[in-house]
Order: sequence, then C-alpha cells, then structure tokens
Amino acid sequence: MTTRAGFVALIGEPNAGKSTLTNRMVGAKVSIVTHKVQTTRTRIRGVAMEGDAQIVFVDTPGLFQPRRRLDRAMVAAAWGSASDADVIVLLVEAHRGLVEGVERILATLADQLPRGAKVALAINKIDRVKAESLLALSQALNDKYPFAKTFMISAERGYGVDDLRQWLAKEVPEGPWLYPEDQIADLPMRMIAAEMTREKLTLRLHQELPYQLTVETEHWQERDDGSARIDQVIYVSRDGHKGILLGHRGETIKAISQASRAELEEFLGRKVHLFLQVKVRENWLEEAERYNEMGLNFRDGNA
Ligand SMILES: Nc1nc2c(ncn2[C@@H]2O[C@H](COP(=O)(O)OP(=O)(O)OP(=O)(O)O)[C@@H](O)[C@H]2O)c(=O)[nH]1
Repeated sequence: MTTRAGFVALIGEPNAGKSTLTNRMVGAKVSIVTHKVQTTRTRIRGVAMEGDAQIVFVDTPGLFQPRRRLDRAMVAAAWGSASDADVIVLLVEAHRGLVEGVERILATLADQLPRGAKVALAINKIDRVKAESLLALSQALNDKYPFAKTFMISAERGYGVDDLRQWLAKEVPEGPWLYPEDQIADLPMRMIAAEMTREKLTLRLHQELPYQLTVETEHWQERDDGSARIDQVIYVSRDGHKGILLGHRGETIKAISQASRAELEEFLGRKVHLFLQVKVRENWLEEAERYNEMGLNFRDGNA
C-alpha cells in the first residue's frame, strides 16, 4: 500500500473557523482535537485519515499577530512551520470578505512564502451569505494571491468539507504515516490533558506568557479506586516567569490547577488528582528531543 502523509497548516484571522473545520475534517475517526494541542513550534489541531493518506492539521500561533513579548525567533519559527507545511489553507470568512486583516495575511503570504508553496483558499461560512456574492469574493482574493485551488465551504454545516479533505489527501506527499495508526487513539490523552492546563494558563495570564511556556504530562497513574493521578510540569523559559505563575502564596497556580482538574474530571468522567510543578527550562524552543516526547517527529518520517 502506498501511504501518504503530510502537514496542513490552517491559517486565517481569529474566528475564521479553524477549529470548527478541523473538527469536521477529523470527524469521529481520529480525534485529538477536543482541545488544541501544543507542541513547541506548532499546535497540532488534529489528525485526519482519508483513504491511505494521513493529514496532520497544524496551526501557527503568533504568525499574524505578533505580541509584544514575541521575539523574532518565535515569529521566524512560526513562519518556518507554515512554510514547512506541505499545504497551507487560508480560511476567509465569506460574510466579512476582503477585510484589512485578510489583506495583511495575503501580503505576508506573497512576501514570505517560497515560490511554489501550495496554498489553497477556503471561503468559509458560506451559509451566511447569498451565493451570488461568492464569485466576486473568490475573484478578488485570487487576484491578490495565486491560490492553487479555491473551496467554498461551511465548516459548521459540513458543506464542501469532504471535497477539501479529499483534495488535501492527494496533495500531501507519498511517505509513511507520521502517527502509527494504533497510536493515534491513545497518544492524545496526555497531550489533551496538558493542553487543558495550558488553556487555563492562557485564560489566567491574559495571553501574556503562554507562547513562552509549555506543559507536559509526565506521569499518569490509574488508581485502584478508579481515580487518576496526573503529574504535569509547566516549563517556563525564564526564572521571572515562575513567580508570576505561582502568584502570591501560590494562589495563581492553585486556581489554574483547580480549573484544569475540574475540566479533566468532566472529560474523563472520574476523579482526578492533578499535581502541577513549575520548572525553568531555557531554550526549550530549540530542544529537538521535545518533538519526540510529544509523539511527533518532524520531517524524519519514522514516528
Ligand atoms: N455560520 C457559520 N459559523 C461558523 C462556521 N464555521 C465556524 N463558525 C463559527 O465561527 C466561530 C469561530 O469558529 P472557530 O472554529 O472557533 O474559529 P477559529 O478560527 O478556530 O478561532 P481561533 O482559533 O480562536 O482563531 C464559532 O462560533 C463557529 O461556530 C460556518 O461555516 N458557518
């Protein structure tokens, strides 16, 4: 059997429908997308199977809205992962059209991506507009950037999504699957748990720190009484961040822990004992072995 596998980067303005689309694409078959899963460089949104092809959906945090604290290396890394992707899909909201944010993305694409990069356009939320307006929008967008293909979709209702997935399956290169099929099912639980904590950190810290920290689930123990003990480490890149995370008398980390535990319990349907630890790890961004720990081997094809 000839297998195919590759990365598809979903880009677009906030709210364009990236999560909704991933959920649709991934469907019931393979779902690691309950929460966005973070790796050091990219977030894996989900893995979809289509015939013999495995499509790994990623996104690129910080790409189009560099935050104050975001350093150059991070932006470069974000672009790296977009242009590393085998295919890029730009999501544009049909009812908003060619707004300034979209213009900016198109200009950046033209400017930064290597020639020949495969970029598809997906005009999303077509359920919100009259069909007549779509042709003009598609034309206007294609005038600005030479998209490889244009899809009209409604991620929410599922229109056009199968076509897009089938096209992507043909566009990713031949090669071994990035996730062994039998691992897809259980790999995600630890990652999902880590992402839940990361989400709470984001909420609590007002999006200030999160791009500079990572959460890992180190131990997961099933207990006889039916509960689970989960140990996680939050890695920060600077000593100063540790204090912010812990908060006065540890209040911040405690609140985060409680919120994450509550969500984990709901998700797992049983009692959870969650233990969080904060550690400083400089340059975690560069640490290649982290990819492996996250269950992902970038580019070497033997995950
Ligand atoms: N009407 C309509 N609404 C949609 C469609 N797709 C997504 N939405 C809605 O748009 C909103 C944003 O969707 P998300 O999937 O969260 O968008 P996102 O791009 O992942 O957002 P961020 O990751 O936060 O940038 C949600 O309320 C969705 O229900 C669609 O096809 N039609």
